[in-house]
Amino acid sequence: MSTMTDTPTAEARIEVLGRPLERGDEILTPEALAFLAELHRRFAGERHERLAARHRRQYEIGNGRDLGFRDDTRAIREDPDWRVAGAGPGLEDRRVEITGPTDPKMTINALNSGARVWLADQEDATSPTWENVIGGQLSLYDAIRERLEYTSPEGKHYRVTAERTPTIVMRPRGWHLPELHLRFVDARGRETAASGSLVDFGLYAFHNARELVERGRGPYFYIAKLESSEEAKLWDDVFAFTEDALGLDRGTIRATVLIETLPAAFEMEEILYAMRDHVAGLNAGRWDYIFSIIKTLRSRGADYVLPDRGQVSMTVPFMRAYTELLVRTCHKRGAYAIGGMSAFIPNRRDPEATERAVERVRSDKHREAGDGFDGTWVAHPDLIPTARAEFDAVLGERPHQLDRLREDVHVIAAELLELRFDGRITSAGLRDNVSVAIRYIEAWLRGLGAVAIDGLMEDAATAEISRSQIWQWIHQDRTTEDGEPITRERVAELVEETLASVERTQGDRFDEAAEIFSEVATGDAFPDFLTVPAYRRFLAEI
Ligand SMILES: CC(=O)SCCNC(=O)CCNC(=O)[C@H](O)C(C)(C)COP(=O)(O)OP(=O)(O)OC[C@H]1O[C@@H](n2cnc3c(N)ncnc32)[C@H](O)[C@@H]1OP(=O)(O)O
Ligand SMILES: O=CC(=O)O
Ligand SMILES: [Mg+2]
Repeated sequence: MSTMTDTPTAEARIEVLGRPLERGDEILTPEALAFLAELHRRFAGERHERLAARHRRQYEIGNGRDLGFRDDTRAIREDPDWRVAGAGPGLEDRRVEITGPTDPKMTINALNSGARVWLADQEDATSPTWENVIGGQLSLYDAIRERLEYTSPEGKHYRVTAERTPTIVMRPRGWHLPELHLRFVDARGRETAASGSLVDFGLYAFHNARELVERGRGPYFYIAKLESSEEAKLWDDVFAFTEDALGLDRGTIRATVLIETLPAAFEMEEILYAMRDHVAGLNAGRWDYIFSIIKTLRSRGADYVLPDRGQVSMTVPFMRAYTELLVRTCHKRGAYAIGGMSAFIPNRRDPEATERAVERVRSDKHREAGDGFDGTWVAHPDLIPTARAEFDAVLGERPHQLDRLREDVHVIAAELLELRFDGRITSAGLRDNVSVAIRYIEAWLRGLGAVAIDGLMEDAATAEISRSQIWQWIHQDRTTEDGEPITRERVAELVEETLASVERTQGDRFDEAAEIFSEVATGDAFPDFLTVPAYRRFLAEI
């Protein structure tokens, strides 16, 4: 039934609520905002439907439904004939990809790093402050036009000097995050928060897609935290609309999809199919995958409780089944299989720690290259030679190993879901989870989305593992192997211990971090993502 408020009053639009930022008007131009409004008009409704579908599925899983390969899409899996678009220009050789946030210094360092690809991250490695969202777009805008320069507070000047810079693959936020500094108003005057995904993607594509094509590369994206092939189809529709709207040939946009949720592991082939005209490959996003396992199966009883985070390695059977299936699925369809991130990072001030980190990374990359991956991620420039050497040893001059079909791999659903292995929950693991999560959230609230903590790279995905383990251990009445019951009260003591052990400085955010941590790790309900309440409460000031 039509009412007054249903009556179209104006064109749909995006309103800017965030404060004006230096050079922000170069990104938030009237034309770019109109493009974002059109993206929201066409796709925001389907985004909400997809997020609701996630909740429906989680409700069913919580009530005992088992995940499995889908019956209704069997024909896609059994059709031997279809292939994906594959590499676009500049993506042919992806043996080493460096990842990192998009502030000017990291952008320049990544472009000078010698990696083949730079994952320009507005997602796990970026805290979505308004400054980071718009500042990241500005860094990319300038970098693509070869005019990005930066002087640090210490006076060190940065500019891109590499002869061959990595191909940029930008990673927008996942479907779950709103962008509260922008508001979508539809033609009937109804207001909703903008989508972080559509904002990050839309601004980058609008400003840079044609420029990138003219420079011989293209608008390339990593797509994060997908949970189904329907979500992949939504992205594919966004790509096709964008190509038409910006006058690009169909198929110019290329996506590499992270398989980093448990539900998506059962739909790898369907995801490739849904995006077949745009997809270049899949990536094994191990940290979010572990988080998703805990999240998805958190209430399913003792057999689904993981031990200490540090013991869930890539060689435990269910992680191995996931990566083997990923390589097999990709190569069957002509898609690149890209490996993940070892979290061990070097320390230029500590050669022994560096040596240990390099050894861990070496063995991780050795396994990936041997398994058939076509490339991999590193967190730090000093790890590039190690990763490159492992892939060079297997690939030689070839840009990939798509011909390694891995027909020896046969993964059944039970192998992805069998979580039992010889691991333990320890008091040290419990304490580390509390300490790392609080220290990470504190940095995130100050605008840092990736930090080094105790020799490991921590970002949104690794912090999610720490807090969701604690939630699960409390709710499943676990006791550490040394006899310590894991209760809310014990975790509250560890929060206090952490706050007493960190160096407090004027303006730090530890109190807010402890507050968010306690809510997302010890509350009755399990928030789907810690970043959602943290963002709404602390980063969305207008
Ligand atoms: C689960 C996932 O999604 S993984 C992907 C998301 N996570 C990431 O991308 C994390 C990427 N890595 C990083 O952000 C960083 O390496 C950190 C935060 C872990 C450590 O950074 P730092 O503490 O600055 O390390 P460190 O002091 O050793 O850095 C040495 C130099 O290398 C640079 N550097 C370090 N990592 C990177 C990187 N990933 N990209 C570009 N430059 C980098 C630093 O800027 C620094 O440069 P400078 O000498 O000009 O100051
Ligand atoms: O995004 C990568 C992951 O491991 O999570
Ligand atoms: Mg991730």
